[in-house]
Amino acid sequence: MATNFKSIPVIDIAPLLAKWDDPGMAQDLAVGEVVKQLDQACRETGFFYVKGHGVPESLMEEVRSMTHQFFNLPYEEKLKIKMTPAGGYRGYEKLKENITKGVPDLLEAVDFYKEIKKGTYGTYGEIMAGCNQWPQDPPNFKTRMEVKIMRGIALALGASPDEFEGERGGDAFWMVRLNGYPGISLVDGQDVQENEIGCGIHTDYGLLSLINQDNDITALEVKNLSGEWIPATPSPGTFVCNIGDMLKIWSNGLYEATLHRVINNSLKYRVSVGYFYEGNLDAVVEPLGVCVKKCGGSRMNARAVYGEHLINKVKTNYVM
Ligand SMILES: N=C(N)NCCCC[C@H](N)C(=O)O
Ligand SMILES: O=C(O)CCC(=O)C(=O)O
Ligand SMILES: [Fe+2]
Repeated sequence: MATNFKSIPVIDIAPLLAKWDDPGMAQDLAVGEVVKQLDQACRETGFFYVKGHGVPESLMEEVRSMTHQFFNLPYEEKLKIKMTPAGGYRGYEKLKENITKGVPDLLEAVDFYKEIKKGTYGTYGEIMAGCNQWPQDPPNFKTRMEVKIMRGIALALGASPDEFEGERGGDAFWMVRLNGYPGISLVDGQDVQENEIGCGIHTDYGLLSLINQDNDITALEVKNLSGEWIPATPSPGTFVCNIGDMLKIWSNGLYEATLHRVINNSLKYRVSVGYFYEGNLDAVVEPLGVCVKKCGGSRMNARAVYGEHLINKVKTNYVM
């Protein structure tokens, strides 16, 4: 249950990374301390910063800078990797092409998902199948991003109990999204309203999201229980981590998928790169027995198949 948090906690996960494949990890005191902090953050805030994740700030910075370079290209160049439903919703979407609760978002983005073939994962596979469209420019895009994907997933797995492997998340339908938010005065040469929304209020869809954001602009905001917007001020070298809808269900509501939004009120263009660690496309998501027990036997009334949830979202998210 989200609380009236006023700030977002920082968690140093280094002990967890050092011991993640050690059979004795559950007995390790330092790991226990990290797990306690994660549990508290997931319950109270649904958002936290992670440091000690092993990804050098220089690599995080390089990924952001390549993202700036890509969005800085002429529109025609970006259209070469245009997203289409037929291509499995992968590729470039222009400003205001993505919709949140009926309102177009003031952002452009490039979406990548785990690559799957038609004929796998039944009907979900029909809709989400496809190959990612990697930009030609800047060069090395694919290798740079893949390093990040792998590390992001390893990190998220390290932070999750092994219940989320195998048929739940062992074959995760991960997603990577590059987000670009024009600063005020940058949209179509016209002034943008101060409070125009970069990305509308939403929760993320899956297990765990990791956001690598520009260091110089505060734009991501997180809603607490009494409705205040708490800024996720950039903290260099950290990822902002948050819980998605599926983890809320699996945890029987113990962990919160916290509402958030993005408003770029600065003059500068802002980018963020999101690594979304999701469930398997065909994962059936229901409260875990152990979490129901923790809630004194009361079970939240929710059930989902991750692929269905995702497809409902993508089908209503685009004007195309
Ligand atoms: N893949 C993820 N999680 N992206 C989150 C984007 C949320 C905004 C989207 N228009 C929506 O309304 O869901
Ligand atoms: O740009 C950000 O900081 C967050 C973007 C976001 O919430 C998302 O892509 O789901
Ligand atoms: Fe989000």
